[in-house]
Amino acid sequence: MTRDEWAVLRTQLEKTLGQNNFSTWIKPMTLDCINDDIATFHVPTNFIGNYVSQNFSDAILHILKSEEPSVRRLSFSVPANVKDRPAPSTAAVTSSAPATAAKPEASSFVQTASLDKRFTFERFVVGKPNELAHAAAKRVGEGGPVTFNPLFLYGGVGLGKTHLMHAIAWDLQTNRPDLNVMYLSAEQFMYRFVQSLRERKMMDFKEIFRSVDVLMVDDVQFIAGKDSTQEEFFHTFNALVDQNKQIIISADRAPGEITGLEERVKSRLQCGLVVDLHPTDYELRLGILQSKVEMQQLNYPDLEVASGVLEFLAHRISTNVRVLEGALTRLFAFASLVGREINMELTQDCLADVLRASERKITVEEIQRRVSEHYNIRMSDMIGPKRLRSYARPRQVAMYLSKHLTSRSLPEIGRRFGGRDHTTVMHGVKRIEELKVADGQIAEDLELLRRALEA
Ligand SMILES: Nc1ncnc2c1ncn2[C@@H]1O[C@H](COP(=O)(O)OP(=O)(O)OP(=O)(O)O)[C@@H](O)[C@H]1O
Repeated sequence: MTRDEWAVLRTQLEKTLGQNNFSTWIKPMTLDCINDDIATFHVPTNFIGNYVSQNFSDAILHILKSEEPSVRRLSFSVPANVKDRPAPSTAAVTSSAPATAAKPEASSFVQTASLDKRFTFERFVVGKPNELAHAAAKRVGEGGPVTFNPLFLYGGVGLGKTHLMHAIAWDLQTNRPDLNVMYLSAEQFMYRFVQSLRERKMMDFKEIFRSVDVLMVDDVQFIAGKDSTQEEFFHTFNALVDQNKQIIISADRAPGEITGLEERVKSRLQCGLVVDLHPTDYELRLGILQSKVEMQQLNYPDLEVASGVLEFLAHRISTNVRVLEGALTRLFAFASLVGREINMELTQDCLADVLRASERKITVEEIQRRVSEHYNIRMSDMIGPKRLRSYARPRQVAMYLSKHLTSRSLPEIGRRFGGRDHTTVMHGVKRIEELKVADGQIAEDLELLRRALEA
């Protein structure tokens, strides 16, 4: 069939579908080719292809078959030279509908090209620091009624935010193949927004983002300080929430702590469930290492890990799981190359730089916990407003240790002590410096606490 013949045929669709539908959806498509039983159309955007595939496949097939009885399936693709292709790392969706159209599996619009196959719930090791985030993510992955919107996941570098987001998308694909799920980073969101502005395709942009059922935006802190992107994000967010569509967001900090984010955006982000991925503890690191060893052994079935090595790594390597994973990969590759077993000696040789670099970093929270335990007060009193000497002194000790054992600035320390001003921290630190000289008990406490924290 030639394109001209298609042009004649499609006028029949105008009658069937009505003028509005025809000019919005059918007119922008061109017939590319018919091969075997598949008719391929070029469409200007993935959104149009998806919409046509979901809504008009039957009508198009019916008309095509009158001239080409062999056609049983339709395929829609955005040609490579079309300018409004999505950002490079996002999926370009070619949505194909079989003759029996309306099957959800065939017409769902799940952007998965940038999803990592390894990032599933099965491969996510759960421990105390991440159990809440995991449970919330699992719930959203079931695809039931929207209960918390947005789900906001935050935590430090390499603690599994992206892993959980991808895992949700994979589960949704299985549990709810009828849903349009879009996963992208905040950077990609901005890229697509700017591109649409430049090419005057904002209508397409809005249509695409407002037609998804589940929107997942990773690393949202990226749009801080980028005013017009934030503005568009805010509108997209509101439009989706109004339609009761699920939104999942990740960031490296809690919404309230992201500077450069407008207040209205912050408050929107806080109105669902905000969950924190805490730094990993020893048990979780060990669990993750054990699970990653099993993965490595698929590639290196002959390599065993001597006892004590994983415990050593879990103890010595920082909370960032990415570093932990990298260390293990290196260990297996090294052992296989030199034909040695993975024991303590090989570990020390092979990972000397990693071990040096990840000398344990002490956090303000850890200091607060230790000091509270030492003086037998509650964490809430350590951080809270009470000025009683029995709380104020331990608080000052914790401030002093935070100043000396972490690289946090005074304002940062103040924020972690219930939002206190940096001058209060400065005063606390000075007071303890004085007492350290004058009061033997304080000097002894400080020494004990320092040793416990550095252990
Ligand atoms: N609990 C876990 N179980 C198994 N693997 C994990 C876990 N947490 C993190 N990882 C792994 O650690 C690596 C880093 O995780 P991920 O990319 O999800 O971190 P992130 O929090 O998104 O980091 P960033 O802040 O850099 O974006 C990934 O390979 C991921 O699979």
